[in-house]
Amino acid sequence: MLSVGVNGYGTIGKRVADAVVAQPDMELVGVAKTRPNYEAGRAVKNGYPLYAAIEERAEKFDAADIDLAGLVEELVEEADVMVDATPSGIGAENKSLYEEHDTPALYQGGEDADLVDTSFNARANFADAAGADHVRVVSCNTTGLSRLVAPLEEEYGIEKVRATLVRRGGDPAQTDRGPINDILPNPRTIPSHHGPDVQTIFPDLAIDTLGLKVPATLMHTHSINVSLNGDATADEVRELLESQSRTFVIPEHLDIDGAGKLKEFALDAGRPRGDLWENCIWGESISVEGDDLYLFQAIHQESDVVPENVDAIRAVAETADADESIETTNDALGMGL
Ligand SMILES: NC(=O)C1=CN([C@@H]2O[C@H](COP(=O)(O)OP(=O)(O)OC[C@H]3O[C@@H](n4cnc5c(N)ncnc54)[C@H](O)[C@@H]3O)[C@@H](O)[C@H]2O)C=CC1
Ligand SMILES: O=C(OP(=O)(O)O)[C@H](O)COP(=O)(O)O
Repeated sequence: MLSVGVNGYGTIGKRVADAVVAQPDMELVGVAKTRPNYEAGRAVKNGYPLYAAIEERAEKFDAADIDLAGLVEELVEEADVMVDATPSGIGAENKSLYEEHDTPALYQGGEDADLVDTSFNARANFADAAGADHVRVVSCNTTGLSRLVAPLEEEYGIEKVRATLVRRGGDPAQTDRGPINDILPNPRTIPSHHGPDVQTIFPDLAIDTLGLKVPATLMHTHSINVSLNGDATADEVRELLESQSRTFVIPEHLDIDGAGKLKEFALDAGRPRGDLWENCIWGESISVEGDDLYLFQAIHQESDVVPENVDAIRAVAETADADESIETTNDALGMGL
């Protein structure tokens, strides 16, 4: 059994913790939090050993009657692999903590690529993380783009990707985010950071990305154009994407017109928290004009990186190859809609 600790128990951390618990070959040795909020209380109710991420704040947990198992240093010492899911920039501050205990660590997409030995997407470059000490699971948007690029590159070759990312302003619980009533080019500079980030996974890929932010919390939406090298029809591309385990081609008859119905669909399917771990690609949008492929996909920012973190744990621990790990993760989570 692989012993896994999670430092930073927010949107991503709590989902990764639950996903680790679901795996047949992993044990969650604990989670670390800075403060005794509703998520900390739930962790304890779930039976997850809770560690204080900041020693000076440990007494706040006592005051809130929330039992602590210890300090984060003890968690790092006990874990075979740590998953750092703290806010952007904090992961970099935590790197020395993991090094002191000689514990390999995964970081999230908010950290810089040069913090780590390799950036990671299970479908595209699992093997690059074998035995690495520091690995970054790329962001939700980069994960969504990488899952699309990998099969297209293998099947046809790609001349260029152009992607416009309509980004949710914040997650549902992020009450301090916006915009509330605006449509923001974000970043205003072009290309956005997403293209270079995809190149941390596909160094030779030609890709330009543009970003916007809108008053929505549910999901991101990507408008994609891929200029392919090989001949393709829309039906062939659709079949290819349907054959991938983490791209869900939304059948037309479901009559799903946006992120709201997608979330409802996930809740009806019994998905935890209404999570959609897969890229959700509108079937009727898949079109080919000459060498150009076009499509729309929705990306559930809170959850698409979760199976990727689980796979990255096995990659650094070298306990499975890509296919074995992806299959185990998918089966344990209940992937498939
Ligand atoms: N929310 C999203 O849509 C996605 C986020 N990411 C990335 O995942 C990382 C985490 O993001 P979220 O889960 O959204 O953030 P979050 O704010 O929901 O959760 C972070 C948690 O870490 C805690 N924390 C803060 N300082 C800490 C410290 N020093 N030690 C331990 N815990 C600490 C916070 O209290 C919070 O519970 C970031 O790098 C972000 O860019 C990646 C993909 C999607
Ligand atoms: O990494 C993300 O988005 P990004 O790839 O658009 O930077 C996550 O959705 C978090 O984005 P945020 O920085 O808007 O919280």
